[in-house]
Amino acid sequence: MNTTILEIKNVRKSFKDKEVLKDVNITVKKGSVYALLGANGAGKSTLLKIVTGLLNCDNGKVTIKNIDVADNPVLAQKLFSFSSQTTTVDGVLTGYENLHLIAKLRQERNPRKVAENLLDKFELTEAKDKAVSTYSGGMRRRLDLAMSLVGSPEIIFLDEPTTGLDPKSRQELWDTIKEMKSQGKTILLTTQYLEEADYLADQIGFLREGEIVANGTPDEMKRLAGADKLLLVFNNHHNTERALKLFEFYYPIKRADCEISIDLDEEIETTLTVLNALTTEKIELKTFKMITPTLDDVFMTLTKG
Ligand SMILES: Nc1ncnc2c1ncn2[C@@H]1O[C@H](COP(=O)(O)OP(=O)(O)OP(=O)(O)O)[C@@H](O)[C@H]1O
Repeated sequence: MNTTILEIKNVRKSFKDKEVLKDVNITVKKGSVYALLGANGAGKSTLLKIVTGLLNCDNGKVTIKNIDVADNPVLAQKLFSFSSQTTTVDGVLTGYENLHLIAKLRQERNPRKVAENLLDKFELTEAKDKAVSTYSGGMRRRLDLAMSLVGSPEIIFLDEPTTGLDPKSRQELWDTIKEMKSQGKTILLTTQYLEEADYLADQIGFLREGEIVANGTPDEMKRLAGADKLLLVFNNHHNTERALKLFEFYYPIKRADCEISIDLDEEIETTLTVLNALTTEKIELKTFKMITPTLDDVFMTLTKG
């Protein structure tokens, strides 16, 4: 897993005078899962379009197995598949017909067998003769993933593969992605969910306003987001402001109008100290709870500087 399969070097892209990607550098190792994490509009899809040769960058280059994607698009395209946000499956055709068609287009020697095998692998055999328009969101996404495996690409690009899926379908898709990895595939996916990146990725790159502001393993990213937090909810602004001042020492974060959070490095001790201090100072609390870091917390940590 130490060979580099994908290298994104100094990539910049602007649309008119809006700079969407600012000197992005990413290295992906063969056989690993890389998650590009970022909020709406961070530049994830733009980067994927550049990486897959659908869009030219203004500066920098992308190589897959040392093949320059912009210079040798045909050669590079043989090495990857790209599953974009809008599923590429045809709703009028059945699951089998979709896969068979793609297998024929990608000049598989035995398209029928390829389609049957993939339907089996992605647990779609029962529904194979039904029109895809009758499939659930999760089934469509699974079919989409199955299609991305036709032609045995070495690297698979997935743009927000689980956005819009219910928790059960999301878990199923995660399992499928893990299985693809266990079979030696390299996967680069984009996501807005910290939880998804945590579960699937070996490496995470945090893209904010077109810049990779942090990257590392999921554990490294979580450490960056801080420990679990204590969320304090107050009845009014006055009490919120008093608490902010009282707990200055803990660097509290104001999360909403009457809500603040405090990092819990020494979980029980800090919680008791904070609650005792609120009682002593007669600052009335509406409620409190423990929360684990979210994507928002990573953002806040990163923007705190
Ligand atoms: N063709 C285009 N012309 C002008 N601006 C564009 C174009 N494509 C994207 N943008 C802008 O670039 C920025 C990044 O968009 P992009 O779709 O890459 O973000 P994203 O991280 O994929 O977001 P999302 O999760 O919403 O898909 C946005 O501000 C978007 O409006």
